[in-house]
Amino acid sequence: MAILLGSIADDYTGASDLANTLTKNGLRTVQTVGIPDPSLALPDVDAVVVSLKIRSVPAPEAVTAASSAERWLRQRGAGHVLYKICSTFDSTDAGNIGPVTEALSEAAGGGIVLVTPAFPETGRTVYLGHLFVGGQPLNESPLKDHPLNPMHDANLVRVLTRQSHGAVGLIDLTAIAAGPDAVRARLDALRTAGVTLAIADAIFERDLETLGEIALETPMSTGASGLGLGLARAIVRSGRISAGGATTADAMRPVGGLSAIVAGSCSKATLRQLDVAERSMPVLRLDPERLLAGPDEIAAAISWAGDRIATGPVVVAASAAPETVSRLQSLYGREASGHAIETATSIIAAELVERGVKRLVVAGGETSGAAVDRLAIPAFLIGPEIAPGVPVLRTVGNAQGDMLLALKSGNFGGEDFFAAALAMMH
Ligand SMILES: Nc1ncnc2c1ncn2[C@@H]1O[C@H](COP(=O)(O)OP(=O)(O)O)[C@@H](O)[C@H]1O
Ligand SMILES: O=C(O)[C@@H](O)C(=O)COP(=O)(O)O
Repeated sequence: MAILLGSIADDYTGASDLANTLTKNGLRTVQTVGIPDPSLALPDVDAVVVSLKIRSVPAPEAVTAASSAERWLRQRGAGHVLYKICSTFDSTDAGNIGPVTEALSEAAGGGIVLVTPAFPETGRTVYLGHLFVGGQPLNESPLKDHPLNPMHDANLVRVLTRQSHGAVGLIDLTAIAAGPDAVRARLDALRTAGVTLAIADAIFERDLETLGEIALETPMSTGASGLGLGLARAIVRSGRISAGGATTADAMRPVGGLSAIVAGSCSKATLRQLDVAERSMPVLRLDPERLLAGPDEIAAAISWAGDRIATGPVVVAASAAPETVSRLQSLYGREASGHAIETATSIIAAELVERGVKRLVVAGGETSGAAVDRLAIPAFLIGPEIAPGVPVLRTVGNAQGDMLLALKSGNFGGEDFFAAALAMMH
């Protein structure tokens, strides 16, 4: 069956967030981890989200991986490809939103690309090109302290200009509120002015419905789950969805086994969720300096978890507050410390699975990518939503047998997220 929508996500939590949104808005969706092996049997779906781990890698590497995924999706019939980025526009002046968007656009024949990270359900809105996270401009939000890509500018036209070759313009809310024809007219004007990337404002879902309709008239777009919602609703309105195929119920057959939570996100929401989890589950706070010093801290964590896990879920967390993160980074470097901690948390996750964990929650985008890669999980079916942007996932074609996972974006979920997730995973 040809797919109606293809997507390439720049991290794995982002992929599950988008897959959740597409599912909720009427598209049967599967999430693959990279380009799947041809032998992997995927269900009949309307949309495929290819998860890549390319948010924080050098731009040429991100472009190569995304371009291969785009070719694979087009071969499967995708008429439109959404490059799924973070709703907080996580990137640096080196990329990777600009370089990947420009490469995918060129592969699709050029033209102007709609770009919007708006995701109103989680409080991400864009007005006059400025991104707000809840009530705060991006540069005043907790994203200013992100361990890998601290965000210091809320003006996305400026942010994207710094990481792109082409000219960046703005489709403002006035045009969007006036409806599709006004947006088409604005796009034509920008095109005539030589603009190739257009940041689009969006505050309400109706803005994203308009943008989804327009984006679908082009070969590709770049955005977060809000644009996914707009595209999914436009596809459903077009009447091209057939009955049958994978459902969220298919993802929910119980898997049994033990359960655990591994956290590497240092986001404000995750730090709070860990504090709350401490009231009801054993939580091990890893010592990041010891993690970087050698394997002893990993071995100690596995032994700690092994002593407790048979009687209930355990939490192992590298997460730390911004001051602690900065101190570690000044000693070891930002990328080196981030990478070493991701490796450590992924080893711990894999060892826990070896010891019988079948239900696993991972907090953090990069952290989830490293853990899922180490577990070599090929793909996921999408189950019900735990919190906006976070579904229950069921593995497809997993060598260790079926597992349930939740990959939580750092900033997503209420303060009782971990208990809420496990309560939905049986
Ligand atoms: N204590 C710590 N000090 C420094 N870096 C850390 C610490 N704990 C985790 N990290 C790193 O911070 C990064 C968090 O990114 P990520 O997992 O994507 O979380 P989020 O979803 O919150 O962005 C990862 O690279 C992780 O390894
Ligand atoms: O769009 C979003 O906010 C999320 O889907 C996402 O990509 C978050 O990234 P992480 O916080 O790094 O998981």
